[in-house]
Amino acid sequence: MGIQATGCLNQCTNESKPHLHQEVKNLKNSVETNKLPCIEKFYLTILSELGEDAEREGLLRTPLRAAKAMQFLTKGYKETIRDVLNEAIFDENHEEMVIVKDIDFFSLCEHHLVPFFGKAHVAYLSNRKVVGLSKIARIVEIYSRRLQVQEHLTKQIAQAISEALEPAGVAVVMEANHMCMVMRGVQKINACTVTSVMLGKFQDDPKTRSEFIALTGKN
Ligand SMILES: Nc1nc2c(ncn2[C@@H]2O[C@H](COP(=O)(O)OP(=O)(O)OP(=O)(O)O)[C@@H](O)[C@H]2O)c(=O)[nH]1
Ligand SMILES: [Zn+2]
Repeated sequence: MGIQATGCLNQCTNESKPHLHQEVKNLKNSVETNKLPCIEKFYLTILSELGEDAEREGLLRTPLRAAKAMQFLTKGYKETIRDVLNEAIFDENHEEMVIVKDIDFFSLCEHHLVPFFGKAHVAYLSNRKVVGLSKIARIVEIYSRRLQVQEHLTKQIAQAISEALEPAGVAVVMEANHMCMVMRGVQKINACTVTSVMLGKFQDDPKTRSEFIALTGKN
């Protein structure tokens, strides 16, 4: 039932009917609320299986809090690029590089469900279409608020911008610390992972790539 409802919601994006948008939003919220007790129940089981007394005062509301937190940390599944870019793309006589750097992001590693976080640097070479700057950060947010590996996250952001703006090129560099490598496993506190995706002129033209690297201050 939940799966059917979500499928239907994703298709329902008719912009000429704002009331429909509101109904879709309400429905999305109710789908999310309905799943909360189920996630809460699983967290209760986890606490018990860890040997905790789930009835003790400090833990009484923990399963519910944890369920809400997990829903927030994965809220990107319920958001689409279309929702975010809604009317924020405009024609501008600008065919230069636009860079938004040092965008903080927080994600969850899909292998261990623990956080990885850092900064994203995003650039595109405008081909007359430009986008509201905050929307670049919102695109980063949509994909990072899911279970991810850093390489895939970087690629998804680059592809989304490429499809939405049809620019002459897109560059995305992400640097992150993975808590699964810090708090457990190999326990390397200072290891930083850098991933990059270069599309169009950023890939084909070394001068463009160098300009991007110089402007972000990352060597
Ligand atoms: N490529 C890539 N690997 C990741 C990312 N996040 C976590 N990993 C790695 O996923 C791998 C999972 O390896 P496994 O051997 O299946 O799991 P594990 O036994 O917990 O591995 P260790 O972390 O080495 O203890 C580890 O090497 C992690 O460092 C990511 O974003 N990208
Ligand atoms: Zn991990």
